Parts: sequence; C-alpha cells; structure tokens
Amino acid sequence: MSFAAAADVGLVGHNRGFGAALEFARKAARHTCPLLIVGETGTGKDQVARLVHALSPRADGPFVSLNCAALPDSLIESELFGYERGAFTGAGRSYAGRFMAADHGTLFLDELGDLPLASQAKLLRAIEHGEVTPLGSTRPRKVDLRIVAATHQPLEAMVREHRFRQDLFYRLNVARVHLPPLRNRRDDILELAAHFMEPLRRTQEGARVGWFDASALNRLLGHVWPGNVRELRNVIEAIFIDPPDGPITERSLPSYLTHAEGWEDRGGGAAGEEEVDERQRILDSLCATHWNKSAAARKLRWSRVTLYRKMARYEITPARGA
Ligand SMILES: Nc1ncnc2c1ncn2[C@@H]1O[C@H](COP(=O)(O)OP(=O)(O)OP(=O)(O)O)[C@@H](O)[C@H]1O
Repeated sequence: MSFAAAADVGLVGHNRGFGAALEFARKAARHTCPLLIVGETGTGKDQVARLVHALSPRADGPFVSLNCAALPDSLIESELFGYERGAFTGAGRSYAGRFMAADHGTLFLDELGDLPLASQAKLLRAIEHGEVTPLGSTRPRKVDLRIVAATHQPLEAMVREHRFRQDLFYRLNVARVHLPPLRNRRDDILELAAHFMEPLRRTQEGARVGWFDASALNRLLGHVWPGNVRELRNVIEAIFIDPPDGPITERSLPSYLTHAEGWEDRGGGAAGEEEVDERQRILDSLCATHWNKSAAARKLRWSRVTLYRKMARYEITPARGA
C-alpha cells in the first residue's frame, strides 16, 4: 500500500492485516464494482471509504454518504431517491436525493445492515438499472455512481435469517475489505496514539506532556478496545483535558482502563491476522480474475478444490453469475 496515499486521508498503521486490507481497498478503488467494507465499530470503515473515493477515477466527483441507521425507515427512501414536490404532505419542493447528489462520484452507504428490507429491493433495482425514480414521479433518472457500503453486522447470517436480501448481498459482496479490530493489531496502538497526540501537543500546556510510562503502556497495550480506534482517540483526548507535566502515568488514563481486566491473548490475535491476510489474498485474486475460479486458483498456486474449501471456510460468496 502506498502509505502516503493512506496518510492523505489520515489513515495510520503498519500492521500486516490492516496493510493487506488497505492494499486491497487501493486496488479495488480503480474499479467501478461495488465495495463492501466490514469491521467492528470504530475500525476506520468511513475513513477507508473516503480513501477509496480519493483513489478512484471518480475522485473529482462528489463523495456522498448516508448512514442507514440514522434515519427512520419512513424517511430512508425519500432521502436516497428523492421526491417530487407534493409527493407527500410537507413536500413543498422537490428534492434530488443522495443517489442523484452522488452522480459521477461515490455513494457511501454506512450501516448497510440497518437498511429496511423494502428499501433493499429498491436499492438493488437502482444499482442494477443505474437509475432512480423519485417518490411521486414516474420518470426514472439515469445515475452513474460507485457504491461503497459498510457494516459491522454479519450480513451472511442476516441473509440466512431473511433479514437481508440475498440478491443485494451478492450484488454488493463482489469486493470486500475486512478491517481488523484494534485488539488484533496491537502493534499499531502506539503509532495511533502518537498520531492523535500530535495536534494536542501544539498548545503550551500540551507541549509539556511526555510519553507513556511503563505501567500506562501496559494498560494501553493490554486493553481490549471494544470501541477500536475511535475509543483510543477518545482516551488520548481525555488525557489532554488535564494534561500531565511530564510522562503519562496510569493516573492520567480514564479509570475504566486502569480498573478493567486486561485482554488475555490466547494466540487468537496472530491467527486472526493471518486469516484476514489469506481472506484478502483470495478476494484479491478473485477480483483480479473476474471471479474465474480456475484462474484465481492458479494465481494463488492452489488447486481448485483448495480454493473452494477456503472460500467456504471464509464464507466468500461468488458474485452473481460467477
Ligand atoms: N487507521 C486509522 N488511522 C487514523 N485514524 C483512524 C484510523 N482508523 C480510524 N480512525 C479514526 O477513528 C475514528 C473512527 O473511524 P471511522 O468513523 O472511520 O470508523 P467506522 O468503522 O466507520 O465506525 P462506525 O462503524 O462506528 O461508523 C475516526 O475519528 C477516524 O478518523
């Protein structure tokens, strides 16, 4: 990955699994196929979506985002597809909607797993036909954009439980970036901490803050980080509310960090990383060969049987028609 490009949108980290995910995102950025970014809350999905847009041929076009969890079901469709004046009570003027606003650019659908089932069907139609029909209109409008979607929810399981449409899942799961949780990339914690401290050090008070002492370092490196990078950023900001003069000790850390039990590494972290790497390599080869599994298997120097076995293991679903 060109880390310079990642740094352009403020992405920091040299962990192998994270680097492999960014590398795949960078490659996928050049294509127009939809991209699905998965990862726990606070792992950087929004940031990666912006990176993909910035590196894409549509970089000069708009980047428009919609958080599917932030709107009530009744408003999602009018927000996505727009409406005509008088389409419903209160529609005093027409509204183009986010799809049209993202024309020639990227539409980022955050928290895709929260999109209501009825809207999922309309979204699929809009993607497949490249057109949207605003509420209250019968005239479809052409739109040319790239969809990047993100979710922290297990979409495969939601498909099995009929909570997410299988056809939309297949349409969006063509290229997938998995961002590892911070607990599986603890080698990035200190670099990220330094990154978040840098602007805070620019004040007179902040400039006197030193680095973490040994006990504070233990706390940082041993914490589970359920809120991932966002939680780490918040912890750093909290330290600078009443900044210490000199090294940062345990006393400067939020109390929940020093009272919580540390995370027991049972070897899962390293294995998790390797798995993320392998999954990315498989997706990379499949995307590069347009999901031709014989060609992808050759690229990976595996037999087709091995590729099928690994695809099943990592729940990699073939794109429709592949
Ligand atoms: N690799 C990184 N380098 C620097 N900052 C990062 C990185 N990853 C995440 N952040 C920062 O952490 C915060 C959360 O990131 P972001 O909003 O992209 O996460 P997310 O996965 O989209 O979260 P959510 O699922 O809750 O929407 C942001 O302030 C972002 O700038």
